[in-house]
This record gives sequence, C-alpha cells and structure tokens, in this order.
Amino acid sequence: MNLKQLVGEKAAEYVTEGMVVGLGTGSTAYYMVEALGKRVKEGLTITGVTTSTRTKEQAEQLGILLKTIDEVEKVDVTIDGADEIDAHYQGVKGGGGALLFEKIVADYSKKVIWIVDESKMVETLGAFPLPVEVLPYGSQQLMRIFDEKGFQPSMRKNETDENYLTDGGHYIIDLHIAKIEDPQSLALWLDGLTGVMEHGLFLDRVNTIIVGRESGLEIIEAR
Ligand SMILES: O=C[C@H](O)[C@H](O)[C@H](O)COP(=O)(O)O
Repeated sequence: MNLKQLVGEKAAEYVTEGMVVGLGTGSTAYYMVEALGKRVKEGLTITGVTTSTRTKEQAEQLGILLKTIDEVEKVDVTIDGADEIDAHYQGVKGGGGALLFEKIVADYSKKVIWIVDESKMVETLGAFPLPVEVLPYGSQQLMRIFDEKGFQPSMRKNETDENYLTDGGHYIIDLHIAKIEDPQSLALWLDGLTGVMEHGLFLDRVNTIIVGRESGLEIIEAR
C-alpha cells in the first residue's frame, strides 16, 4: 500500500459519529476523504467542511454531507496534508494552493491532524518553496520586495501558463528560501505586508501528526 493511502486511512479512524470534520486538500488528504466516504456509505453520519473546490467535488461525489465554515459553530477535527514538517512540528502548507482556506478551517478546529509520508519530515523548513497567497493588485510590488530580500520569488502558473488563481481569487508567489531558520519572525514579517492574504507557514497549529514510514506508522502527539 502506498504511504499516503496508509496515513489517509489511519486518520479516518479518528472520526466518530456526529463529528464536524475539516477536510484537507491534496494527494494525501484525498485518501482520507475516500476512506471517510466509505464509512459514510456504511452508515456513519458526519458533516464535512471542505478546504478547496477540489475536495468539495470529491466529498460531494462520495455523498458526504457538507457545510461551509460559516454554517458550523466549530469543527471537531481537521485532517490535512503538509508539504514539510520540521523538528519542532512547524509546517509548510499550500503546495496545492489551498493554504488560505486550510488555515481558516484549522483556526476553528478543536483538533488538527496532519497526515504525511516520511519524505515530508525535515530538520529545518525551506527546501519546499514557501507559498504566499497575494492579492493580484500590487502583486508585482510584492515580487520586488521578496526579490530584494533574496527569497527568489516565482509567480505560480497554471497549465496554460497564466497566473495560478486560488479558490479565493488570489495569486500565489512561491519563495525559495532554502533554509527558514526562524519561521516565527518570517511569519510575522509576511503577516505585516499589505496585499499578502496568507502564507504557508502553519506554526503551532498541529496536534497530531501521522507519519507513514516504510517501517510502519508513527503517531506524534505534537501539542
Ligand atoms: O494546498 C495544499 C495543501 O496544503 C496540501 O496539504 C499540501 O500541499 C500537501 O499536499 P500533498 O498531500 O499532495 O503532498
């Protein structure tokens, strides 16, 4: 079995009857949504809150009852993938472009679970380009600011080489920083830039990490 499927199916076991479940985005979260869909067909009743159009379409096809984040009071548990997780369990997300909605849903969740294969576990963040979601208006000015900082920014493109558009109607600038020594300071700096809608640094946000290793599953209680 592939490791993404292994962790996706394991994470679905954390969901119990009646829960409101945040449904993440990406190739790992895909398997978790499939596993939940199977349990729903077998009689489990849950309410899903999706983090992207992609996941919404998948969940709808599986017959999972959905509500928006504004229609629920709280989310019991959110299960999502990650692009990198460091030794302090800080993460980078947004490789699939869903970071803004993912962070909003995570913020209103009682518990957050990340599901990853072992390749995502790193000592220091940065090898994976850091996604920054920006308003199109003024985005070239932000490109300049990032460039001056030495962050080697690249505007994310879609298959037809136009600027990639997020579900929120924004662009994504990927920063190539190589080693993010101080994620907290970087996050604060990005938070302070006008036109930055959100960034992919997810700090102090995960409770449980399920890592799929060739040697088996590792479950980390991060906080
Ligand atoms: O925007 C996408 C999300 O943050 C994903 O959770 C992240 O990119 C990991 O995706 P995958 O499981 O496909 O590696």
